Amino acid sequence: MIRFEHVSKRYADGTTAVDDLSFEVNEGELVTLVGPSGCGKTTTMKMVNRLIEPTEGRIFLDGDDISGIDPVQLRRRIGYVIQQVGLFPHKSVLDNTATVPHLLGVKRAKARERAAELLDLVGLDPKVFGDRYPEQLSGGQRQRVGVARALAADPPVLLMDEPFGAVDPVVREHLQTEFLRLQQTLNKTVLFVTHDIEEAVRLGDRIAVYGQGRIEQYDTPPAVLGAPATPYVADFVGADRGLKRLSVTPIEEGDLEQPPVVHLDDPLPRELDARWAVVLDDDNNLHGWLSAEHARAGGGTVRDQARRMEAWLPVGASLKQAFATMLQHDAGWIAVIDEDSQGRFLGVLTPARLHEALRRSTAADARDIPRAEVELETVAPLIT
Ligand SMILES: Nc1ncnc2c1ncn2[C@@H]1O[C@H](COP(=O)(O)OP(=O)(O)OP(=O)(O)O)[C@@H](O)[C@H]1O
Repeated sequence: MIRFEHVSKRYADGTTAVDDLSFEVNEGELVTLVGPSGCGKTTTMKMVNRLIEPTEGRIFLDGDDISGIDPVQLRRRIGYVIQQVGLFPHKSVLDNTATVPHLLGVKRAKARERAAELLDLVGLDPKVFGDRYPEQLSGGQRQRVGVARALAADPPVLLMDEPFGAVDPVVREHLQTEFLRLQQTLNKTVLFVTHDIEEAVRLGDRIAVYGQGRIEQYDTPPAVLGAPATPYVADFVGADRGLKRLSVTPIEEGDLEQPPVVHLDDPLPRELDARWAVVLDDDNNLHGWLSAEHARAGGGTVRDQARRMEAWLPVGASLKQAFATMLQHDAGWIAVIDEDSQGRFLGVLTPARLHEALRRSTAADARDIPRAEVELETVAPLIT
């Protein structure tokens, strides 16, 4: 969708802002550009909507060389969100959002109707906020209006330059979550500039890690965190990259252990093969668990002695969520279900399996193979 071919930008004073950049952003992909101040992220972005012209190389949008497209026409295809939102102070929130469609010839009433829908989409009730002026909004609310306005003309591409940079960390995380949710339905092609590696990892389908004017690594968040391409990237992503990886590594079915399973209406087994068993209902959905102790103590059916299971997650949730769930419920394992098939039980994740999943995914990313194909060297226990 967006393709850079050997693009450089040199200023008259000799500064090379961007140096021989080649990369591609696929349709519907959210790519974060991350790196320290002055490394060329903003320059890269502004070359896409021709606010800056490259000195060398070519940029393609949907196959068209953008140097041949009239900048005004080009910008209609590209939404632009910046940190200092740049709302018109004398226009209401609704009119700010409706500006671009109105300029593009949409009738005012229609444009305002669409603007109201968009405000709703970004979490601002148009009835409450529509008639306010920008100065009557909080920083986070202003950013939301900025996003709504950029979406107003329904452009296939969004450029976002530190859009959540000016708000406090709590609001920022909230805006990130909402934007991810929005992106799931909108599927825009997004270039997102940030200097915050946490934000880059959280939002990006892929991350471009910038050194001085160059991309040092362009890969998925788990790959960048698990196998930094250079010492510079390793340093930039931080010494806690193993922990960061937990949040971008999903639980896969192959990570799970299969414990003994009993059904609700089974007679209570006197002996279990383990200290506990998972209890399922007639549809093989998760109900709870049964301890060996309770099984021995009672008579009747499993139903009489089963405990409800609070510590569970859908497959695909992150290993970080799995770890948090274990800690929250003080549980030695969590159940994993398939939400797509009404909660069918798939297996359990233990701390040992979680560690193994993390090691396996790191090795898989480093070797570019599926996680299930990785043969792990066993970690010998310290105490046997
Ligand atoms: N008009 C200009 N003339 C000379 N140098 C410039 C000009 N505009 C930008 N630069 C330089 O180009 C380099 C890249 O700037 P750019 O704004 O792309 O960085 P950035 O990665 O977005 O930084 P930040 O995170 O601080 O916004 C910087 O060294 C900057 O000083």
